[in-house]
Amino acid sequence: MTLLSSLLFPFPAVHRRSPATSTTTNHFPWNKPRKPDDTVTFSYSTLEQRRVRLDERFVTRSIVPANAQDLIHNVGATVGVLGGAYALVFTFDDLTRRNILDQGLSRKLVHILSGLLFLVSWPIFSTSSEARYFAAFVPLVNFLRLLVNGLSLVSDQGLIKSVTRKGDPKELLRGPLYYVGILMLCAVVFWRESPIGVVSLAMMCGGDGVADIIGRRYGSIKIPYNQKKSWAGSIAMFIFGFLVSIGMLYYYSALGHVEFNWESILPRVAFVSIVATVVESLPTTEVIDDNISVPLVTMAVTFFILNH
Ligand SMILES: Nc1ccn([C@@H]2O[C@H](COP(=O)(O)OP(=O)(O)OP(=O)(O)O)[C@@H](O)[C@H]2O)c(=O)n1
Ligand SMILES: C/C(=C\CO)CCC[C@H](C)CCC[C@H](C)CCCC(C)C
Repeated sequence: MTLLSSLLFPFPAVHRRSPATSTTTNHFPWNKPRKPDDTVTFSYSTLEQRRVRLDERFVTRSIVPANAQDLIHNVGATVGVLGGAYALVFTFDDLTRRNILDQGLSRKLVHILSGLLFLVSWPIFSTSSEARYFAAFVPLVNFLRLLVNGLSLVSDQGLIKSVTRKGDPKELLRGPLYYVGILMLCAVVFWRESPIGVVSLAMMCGGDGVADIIGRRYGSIKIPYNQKKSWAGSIAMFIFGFLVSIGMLYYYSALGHVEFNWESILPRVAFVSIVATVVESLPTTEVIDDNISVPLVTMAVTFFILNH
Protein backbone atom coordinates (compact mmCIF):
# COMPACT_ATOMS: atom_id res chain seq x y z
CA MET A 1 0.00 0.00 0.00
CA THR A 2 1.55 3.38 -1.01
CA LEU A 3 2.04 6.14 1.57
CA LEU A 4 -0.79 8.14 -0.01
CA SER A 5 -3.21 5.26 0.12
CA SER A 6 -2.17 4.39 3.67
CA LEU A 7 -3.01 7.98 4.63
CA LEU A 8 -6.33 7.84 2.89
CA PHE A 9 -7.52 4.37 3.73
CA PRO A 10 -7.29 3.77 7.50
CA PHE A 11 -11.06 4.00 7.60
CA PRO A 12 -12.83 1.79 10.16
CA ALA A 13 -15.98 1.97 8.09
CA VAL A 14 -14.40 1.33 4.75
CA HIS A 15 -12.66 -1.84 3.70
CA ARG A 16 -10.94 -1.82 0.34
CA ARG A 17 -11.91 -4.95 -1.48
CA SER A 18 -8.89 -6.32 -3.29
CA PRO A 19 -9.40 -6.10 -7.03
CA ALA A 20 -11.48 -9.08 -8.05
CA THR A 21 -8.97 -11.80 -8.76
CA SER A 22 -10.49 -13.14 -11.89
CA THR A 23 -9.57 -16.77 -12.18
CA THR A 24 -8.78 -16.70 -15.84
CA THR A 25 -9.12 -20.14 -17.31
CA ASN A 26 -7.02 -20.25 -20.38
CA HIS A 27 -9.21 -21.54 -23.16
CA PHE A 28 -8.18 -22.72 -26.53
CA PRO A 29 -9.79 -20.74 -29.40
CA TRP A 30 -12.36 -23.45 -29.55
CA ASN A 31 -13.10 -22.95 -25.88
CA LYS A 32 -11.94 -26.35 -24.69
CA PRO A 33 -10.46 -25.84 -21.20
CA ARG A 34 -6.78 -26.63 -20.88
CA LYS A 35 -5.60 -29.19 -18.31
CA PRO A 36 -4.60 -27.47 -15.01
CA ASP A 37 -0.92 -28.18 -15.58
CA ASP A 38 -1.26 -26.28 -18.79
CA THR A 39 0.45 -29.03 -20.77
CA VAL A 40 -1.65 -30.64 -23.41
CA THR A 41 -1.00 -33.72 -25.47
CA PHE A 42 -2.54 -33.71 -28.89
CA SER A 43 -4.03 -36.82 -30.37
CA TYR A 44 -5.58 -35.31 -33.46
CA SER A 45 -5.57 -36.08 -37.13
CA THR A 46 -2.93 -34.41 -39.33
CA LEU A 47 -5.49 -31.80 -40.36
CA GLU A 48 -6.35 -31.12 -36.72
CA GLN A 49 -2.64 -30.94 -35.82
CA ARG A 50 -2.09 -28.36 -38.56
CA ARG A 51 -5.06 -26.33 -37.27
CA VAL A 52 -3.80 -26.48 -33.71
CA ARG A 53 -0.31 -25.36 -34.81
CA LEU A 54 -1.89 -22.45 -36.72
CA ASP A 55 -4.06 -21.61 -33.72
CA GLU A 56 -1.06 -21.62 -31.37
CA ARG A 57 0.91 -19.35 -33.70
CA PHE A 58 -2.16 -17.13 -33.87
CA VAL A 59 -2.52 -17.13 -30.10
CA THR A 60 1.20 -16.36 -29.62
CA ARG A 61 1.16 -13.49 -32.11
CA SER A 62 -2.06 -12.07 -30.69
CA ILE A 63 -0.78 -11.96 -27.09
CA VAL A 64 -0.29 -8.28 -26.43
CA PRO A 65 1.91 -7.41 -23.42
CA ALA A 66 -0.25 -6.63 -20.41
CA ASN A 67 1.03 -3.05 -20.12
CA ALA A 68 0.21 -2.41 -23.78
CA GLN A 69 -3.29 -3.82 -23.23
CA ASP A 70 -3.67 -1.53 -20.25
CA LEU A 71 -2.53 1.46 -22.31
CA ILE A 72 -4.95 0.64 -25.13
CA HIS A 73 -7.75 0.16 -22.59
CA ASN A 74 -7.16 3.51 -20.88
CA VAL A 75 -6.60 5.47 -24.10
CA GLY A 76 -9.88 4.11 -25.41
CA ALA A 77 -11.68 5.01 -22.19
CA THR A 78 -10.17 8.52 -22.25
CA VAL A 79 -11.27 9.11 -25.84
CA GLY A 80 -14.76 7.87 -25.01
CA VAL A 81 -15.20 10.02 -21.91
CA LEU A 82 -13.72 13.06 -23.68
CA GLY A 83 -16.17 12.54 -26.49
CA GLY A 84 -18.93 12.37 -23.90
CA ALA A 85 -17.82 15.68 -22.43
CA TYR A 86 -17.91 17.42 -25.81
CA ALA A 87 -21.26 15.81 -26.61
CA LEU A 88 -22.73 16.99 -23.30
CA VAL A 89 -21.71 20.61 -23.90
CA PHE A 90 -22.86 20.43 -27.53
CA THR A 91 -26.26 19.02 -26.48
CA PHE A 92 -26.96 21.73 -23.95
CA ASP A 93 -25.72 24.41 -26.30
CA ASP A 94 -28.17 23.12 -28.90
CA LEU A 95 -31.04 23.04 -26.38
CA THR A 96 -30.23 26.60 -25.36
CA ARG A 97 -29.95 27.85 -28.96
CA ARG A 98 -33.34 26.30 -29.73
CA ASN A 99 -34.76 28.00 -26.62
CA ILE A 100 -35.78 24.64 -25.18
CA LEU A 101 -33.71 25.45 -22.09
CA ASP A 102 -32.87 28.85 -20.69
CA GLN A 103 -29.19 29.58 -20.30
CA GLY A 104 -29.25 29.50 -16.50
CA LEU A 105 -30.92 26.11 -16.31
CA SER A 106 -28.64 24.78 -19.05
CA ARG A 107 -25.60 25.86 -17.04
CA LYS A 108 -26.86 24.17 -13.91
CA LEU A 109 -27.69 20.93 -15.69
CA VAL A 110 -24.20 20.90 -17.22
CA HIS A 111 -22.88 21.53 -13.70
CA ILE A 112 -24.87 18.58 -12.30
CA LEU A 113 -24.36 16.11 -15.14
CA SER A 114 -20.70 16.72 -15.99
CA GLY A 115 -19.29 15.73 -12.65
CA LEU A 116 -21.74 12.93 -11.93
CA LEU A 117 -21.27 11.34 -15.36
CA PHE A 118 -17.51 11.74 -14.92
CA LEU A 119 -17.83 9.83 -11.62
CA VAL A 120 -19.92 7.16 -13.31
CA SER A 121 -17.24 6.79 -16.01
CA TRP A 122 -14.34 6.01 -13.64
CA PRO A 123 -14.92 2.21 -13.60
CA ILE A 124 -14.54 2.20 -17.40
CA PHE A 125 -10.82 2.76 -16.94
CA SER A 126 -8.48 -0.13 -16.20
CA THR A 127 -7.61 -1.41 -12.74
CA SER A 128 -4.01 -0.13 -12.98
CA SER A 129 -2.98 2.62 -10.57
CA GLU A 130 -2.11 4.84 -13.59
CA ALA A 131 -5.71 4.73 -14.84
CA ARG A 132 -6.59 7.72 -12.67
CA TYR A 133 -4.26 9.94 -14.73
CA PHE A 134 -5.99 8.94 -17.94
CA ALA A 135 -9.32 9.82 -16.34
CA ALA A 136 -7.95 13.14 -15.05
CA PHE A 137 -6.85 14.00 -18.60
CA VAL A 138 -10.51 14.65 -19.48
CA PRO A 139 -11.06 17.50 -16.97
CA LEU A 140 -7.55 18.73 -17.87
CA VAL A 141 -8.54 19.15 -21.52
CA ASN A 142 -11.70 20.94 -20.40
CA PHE A 143 -9.67 23.11 -18.02
CA LEU A 144 -7.53 24.25 -20.95
CA ARG A 145 -10.64 24.68 -23.10
CA LEU A 146 -12.25 26.91 -20.46
CA LEU A 147 -8.99 28.83 -20.01
CA VAL A 148 -8.40 29.71 -23.67
CA ASN A 149 -12.06 30.64 -24.14
CA GLY A 150 -12.17 32.59 -20.88
CA LEU A 151 -9.12 34.55 -21.98
CA SER A 152 -10.80 35.02 -25.39
CA LEU A 153 -7.83 33.42 -27.15
CA VAL A 154 -10.46 31.39 -28.98
CA SER A 155 -14.25 31.70 -29.03
CA ASP A 156 -16.24 28.49 -28.72
CA GLN A 157 -19.72 29.97 -28.62
CA GLY A 158 -21.24 26.58 -27.85
CA LEU A 159 -19.16 26.27 -24.73
CA ILE A 160 -19.73 29.88 -23.68
CA LYS A 161 -23.50 29.72 -24.14
CA SER A 162 -23.94 26.41 -22.29
CA VAL A 163 -21.62 27.16 -19.40
CA THR A 164 -22.01 30.88 -18.60
CA ARG A 165 -24.92 32.74 -17.00
CA LYS A 166 -24.83 35.77 -19.29
CA GLY A 167 -22.57 34.76 -22.19
CA ASP A 168 -19.52 36.59 -20.85
CA PRO A 169 -16.43 34.46 -21.61
CA LYS A 170 -14.73 35.75 -18.45
CA GLU A 171 -17.28 33.78 -16.41
CA LEU A 172 -15.50 30.63 -17.58
CA LEU A 173 -12.45 31.60 -15.53
CA ARG A 174 -14.29 31.27 -12.21
CA GLY A 175 -16.90 28.64 -11.29
CA PRO A 176 -16.40 26.34 -14.30
CA LEU A 177 -12.59 26.46 -14.09
CA TYR A 178 -12.61 25.68 -10.36
CA TYR A 179 -15.14 22.93 -11.02
CA VAL A 180 -12.98 21.01 -13.51
CA GLY A 181 -9.98 21.59 -11.26
CA ILE A 182 -11.81 19.80 -8.44
CA LEU A 183 -12.68 16.96 -10.83
CA MET A 184 -8.97 16.54 -11.63
CA LEU A 185 -8.04 16.67 -7.95
CA CYS A 186 -10.58 14.00 -6.97
CA ALA A 187 -9.57 11.71 -9.82
CA VAL A 188 -5.85 11.90 -9.07
CA VAL A 189 -5.84 12.03 -5.26
CA PHE A 190 -8.85 9.94 -4.25
CA TRP A 191 -9.93 7.94 -7.36
CA ARG A 192 -12.24 4.94 -6.98
CA GLU A 193 -10.89 3.42 -3.79
CA SER A 194 -11.77 6.27 -1.43
CA PRO A 195 -15.25 7.62 -0.64
CA ILE A 196 -13.77 11.11 -0.15
CA GLY A 197 -13.65 12.04 -3.83
CA VAL A 198 -17.00 10.42 -4.54
CA VAL A 199 -18.82 12.25 -1.74
CA SER A 200 -17.10 15.57 -2.51
CA LEU A 201 -18.16 15.48 -6.17
CA ALA A 202 -21.66 14.31 -5.22
CA MET A 203 -22.01 17.37 -2.98
CA MET A 204 -20.52 19.82 -5.49
CA CYS A 205 -22.41 18.49 -8.50
CA GLY A 206 -25.55 16.83 -7.15
CA GLY A 207 -26.10 18.98 -4.04
CA ASP A 208 -24.97 22.48 -5.06
CA GLY A 209 -26.43 22.12 -8.54
CA VAL A 210 -29.91 21.18 -7.33
CA ALA A 211 -29.80 23.85 -4.60
CA ASP A 212 -29.57 26.48 -7.34
CA ILE A 213 -32.42 25.01 -9.42
CA ILE A 214 -34.79 24.57 -6.44
CA GLY A 215 -33.68 27.73 -4.67
CA ARG A 216 -34.27 29.98 -7.71
CA ARG A 217 -37.76 28.59 -8.17
CA TYR A 218 -39.04 27.99 -4.66
CA GLY A 219 -36.65 29.96 -2.49
CA SER A 220 -38.96 32.70 -1.20
CA ILE A 221 -38.04 32.19 2.46
CA LYS A 222 -34.46 33.35 2.75
CA ILE A 223 -31.84 32.18 5.21
CA PRO A 224 -31.45 34.75 8.03
CA TYR A 225 -27.68 35.13 7.63
CA ASN A 226 -27.68 35.11 3.82
CA GLN A 227 -30.50 36.82 1.93
CA LYS A 228 -29.18 35.39 -1.37
CA LYS A 229 -29.82 31.81 -0.26
CA SER A 230 -33.05 30.15 0.81
CA TRP A 231 -34.25 27.33 3.04
CA ALA A 232 -35.70 25.54 0.01
CA GLY A 233 -32.35 25.63 -1.78
CA SER A 234 -30.44 24.44 1.26
CA ILE A 235 -32.86 21.65 2.07
CA ALA A 236 -32.58 20.53 -1.56
CA MET A 237 -28.80 20.65 -1.27
CA PHE A 238 -28.87 18.40 1.79
CA ILE A 239 -31.35 15.89 0.37
CA PHE A 240 -29.80 15.55 -3.07
CA GLY A 241 -26.26 15.74 -1.80
CA PHE A 242 -26.96 12.89 0.60
CA LEU A 243 -28.90 10.76 -1.90
CA VAL A 244 -26.38 11.22 -4.71
CA SER A 245 -23.49 10.44 -2.33
CA ILE A 246 -25.12 7.23 -1.14
CA GLY A 247 -26.08 6.29 -4.69
CA MET A 248 -22.54 6.76 -5.93
CA LEU A 249 -21.04 4.89 -2.97
CA TYR A 250 -23.43 2.01 -3.64
CA TYR A 251 -22.42 2.08 -7.33
CA TYR A 252 -18.74 1.77 -6.45
CA SER A 253 -19.45 -0.84 -3.81
CA ALA A 254 -21.53 -2.90 -6.25
CA LEU A 255 -18.59 -2.80 -8.71
CA GLY A 256 -16.26 -4.05 -5.99
CA HIS A 257 -14.06 -0.99 -5.69
CA VAL A 258 -14.90 -0.41 -2.03
CA GLU A 259 -16.87 -2.18 0.67
CA PHE A 260 -18.87 -0.28 3.27
CA ASN A 261 -20.45 -0.97 6.61
CA TRP A 262 -23.68 0.76 5.58
CA GLU A 263 -24.95 1.12 9.15
CA SER A 264 -21.83 3.11 9.84
CA ILE A 265 -21.51 5.02 6.58
CA LEU A 266 -25.10 6.36 6.34
CA PRO A 267 -25.02 8.62 9.43
CA ARG A 268 -21.52 9.77 8.50
CA VAL A 269 -22.59 10.81 5.01
CA ALA A 270 -25.67 12.51 6.47
CA PHE A 271 -23.42 14.56 8.76
CA VAL A 272 -21.11 15.46 5.86
CA SER A 273 -24.16 16.53 3.85
CA ILE A 274 -25.27 18.85 6.66
CA VAL A 275 -21.84 20.44 6.89
CA ALA A 276 -21.62 20.86 3.09
CA THR A 277 -25.09 22.43 3.07
CA VAL A 278 -24.17 24.91 5.79
CA VAL A 279 -20.97 25.85 3.95
CA GLU A 280 -22.90 26.37 0.70
CA SER A 281 -25.42 28.62 2.49
CA LEU A 282 -22.78 30.97 3.89
CA PRO A 283 -22.42 34.45 2.32
CA THR A 284 -18.86 33.66 1.22
CA THR A 285 -19.33 33.29 -2.54
CA GLU A 286 -17.69 36.68 -3.11
CA VAL A 287 -14.62 35.50 -1.18
CA ILE A 288 -14.44 31.85 -2.24
CA ASP A 289 -16.51 30.16 -4.94
CA ASP A 290 -18.90 27.36 -3.89
CA ASN A 291 -17.10 25.12 -6.38
CA ILE A 292 -14.06 25.35 -4.13
CA SER A 293 -15.50 25.73 -0.60
CA VAL A 294 -18.10 22.95 -0.82
CA PRO A 295 -15.84 20.17 -2.16
CA LEU A 296 -12.78 21.11 -0.09
CA VAL A 297 -14.74 21.24 3.18
CA THR A 298 -16.48 17.99 2.21
CA MET A 299 -13.08 16.35 1.61
CA ALA A 300 -11.76 17.49 4.99
CA VAL A 301 -14.88 16.48 6.93
CA THR A 302 -15.24 13.14 5.13
CA PHE A 303 -11.58 12.32 5.75
CA PHE A 304 -11.89 13.27 9.43
CA ILE A 305 -15.19 11.54 10.11
CA LEU A 306 -14.23 8.32 8.34
CA ASN A 307 -11.16 8.10 10.51
CA HIS A 308 -13.00 8.50 13.81
N1 LIG B 1 -28.96 27.27 -0.84
C1 LIG B 1 -29.31 27.95 -1.94
C2 LIG B 1 -28.51 27.98 -3.09
C3 LIG B 1 -28.93 28.69 -4.21
N2 LIG B 1 -30.11 29.36 -4.18
C4 LIG B 1 -30.59 30.12 -5.35
O1 LIG B 1 -29.77 29.86 -6.49
C5 LIG B 1 -29.08 31.06 -6.92
C6 LIG B 1 -27.68 30.73 -7.37
O2 LIG B 1 -27.05 30.03 -6.31
P1 LIG B 1 -25.46 29.98 -6.25
O3 LIG B 1 -25.00 28.80 -5.45
O4 LIG B 1 -24.96 31.31 -5.85
O5 LIG B 1 -25.11 29.70 -7.74
P2 LIG B 1 -23.91 30.42 -8.46
O6 LIG B 1 -22.71 30.30 -7.56
O7 LIG B 1 -24.31 31.72 -8.90
O8 LIG B 1 -23.76 29.49 -9.70
P3 LIG B 1 -22.56 28.49 -9.90
O9 LIG B 1 -22.50 27.64 -8.64
O10 LIG B 1 -22.95 27.73 -11.11
O11 LIG B 1 -21.33 29.36 -10.10
C7 LIG B 1 -29.11 31.94 -5.69
O12 LIG B 1 -29.00 33.33 -6.05
C8 LIG B 1 -30.49 31.62 -5.10
O13 LIG B 1 -31.51 32.30 -5.83
C9 LIG B 1 -30.92 29.33 -3.04
O14 LIG B 1 -31.99 29.93 -3.01
N3 LIG B 1 -30.50 28.63 -1.94
C1 LIG C 1 -20.96 24.95 -15.66
C2 LIG C 1 -20.04 24.17 -14.85
C3 LIG C 1 -19.59 24.62 -13.65
C4 LIG C 1 -20.00 25.90 -13.01
O1 LIG C 1 -20.54 25.69 -11.73
C5 LIG C 1 -19.56 22.85 -15.39
C6 LIG C 1 -18.52 23.01 -16.52
C7 LIG C 1 -18.30 21.65 -17.19
C8 LIG C 1 -17.20 21.62 -18.26
C9 LIG C 1 -17.44 22.62 -19.34
C10 LIG C 1 -17.15 20.22 -18.89
C11 LIG C 1 -16.57 19.21 -17.89
C12 LIG C 1 -16.64 17.80 -18.47
C13 LIG C 1 -16.11 16.77 -17.48
C14 LIG C 1 -14.67 17.04 -17.12
C15 LIG C 1 -16.18 15.37 -18.04
C16 LIG C 1 -17.60 14.91 -18.30
C17 LIG C 1 -17.59 13.52 -18.87
C18 LIG C 1 -18.96 12.90 -18.99
C19 LIG C 1 -18.88 11.51 -19.56
C20 LIG C 1 -19.94 13.76 -19.74
